Amino acid sequence: MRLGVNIDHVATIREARKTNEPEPIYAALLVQEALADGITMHLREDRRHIQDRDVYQVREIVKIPLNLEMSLNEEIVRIALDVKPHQATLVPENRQEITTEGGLDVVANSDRVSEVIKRLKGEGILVSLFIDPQEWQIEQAKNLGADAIELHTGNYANAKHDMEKRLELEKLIDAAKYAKSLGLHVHAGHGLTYENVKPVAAIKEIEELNIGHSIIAKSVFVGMKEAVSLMRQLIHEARWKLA
Ligand SMILES: CC(=O)[C@@H](O)[C@H](O)COP(=O)(O)O
Ligand SMILES: NCC(=O)COP(=O)(O)O
Repeated sequence: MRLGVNIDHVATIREARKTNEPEPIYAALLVQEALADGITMHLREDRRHIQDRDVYQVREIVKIPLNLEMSLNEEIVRIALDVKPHQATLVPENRQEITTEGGLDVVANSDRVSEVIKRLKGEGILVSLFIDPQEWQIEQAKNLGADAIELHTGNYANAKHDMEKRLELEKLIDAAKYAKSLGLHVHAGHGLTYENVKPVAAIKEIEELNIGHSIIAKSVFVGMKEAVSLMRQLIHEARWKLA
């Protein structure tokens, strides 16, 4: 299983003072040294954390794959076509949101999603769609030509009671199986932490986890390389049981 480390919230600290530290490029190099499999960055339309220059720097300097999270906004699409990340993950964006609140509705936005997928793939960029674990969204993702889906794990992560968490985990398990049966690559992310990651990492159809906020929070106390190593260890332990 691959671990993509989302470094958005390194930039959150920098943007709190609109200054020049901590720099995401430095975090990305430490993440690479810690043997993570990729870097994930979300270039939001409001630039609340990651800035355009951060994306260009990481794409140019870091060797491990860059997964650029992006909305369907034309300005952002054009930047993605210029940066040429290894992968683009299409996500919904609402200005007032604190963080991503749900999956992209690829059924309601089929025409625009199809157009953006064609343009990104035309530049050799792999395309993943960040969607809720719902069969009709998964089926449409396949129909639209996505290479992968990223299952939104927010409902699982935010579940307050064990029964609710179990139900949300079952949805993820079923969704991963269905997506795999359609030939999609299956990723997952949002709200995963050191406490809740293992049951999701144990879903064998899932190839990649994208985790950010929890790793950056841990890194404040133990350092970036240790925070990444601890998460990699938990994922390895969960997958080992599958072997
Ligand atoms: C799509 C997703 O779940 C996250 O990767 C996204 O980046 C969350 O947005 P913030 O990083 O701004 O919280
Ligand atoms: N797509 C999920 C991601 O990149 C990181 O989300 P989070 O761990 O910061 O919630």
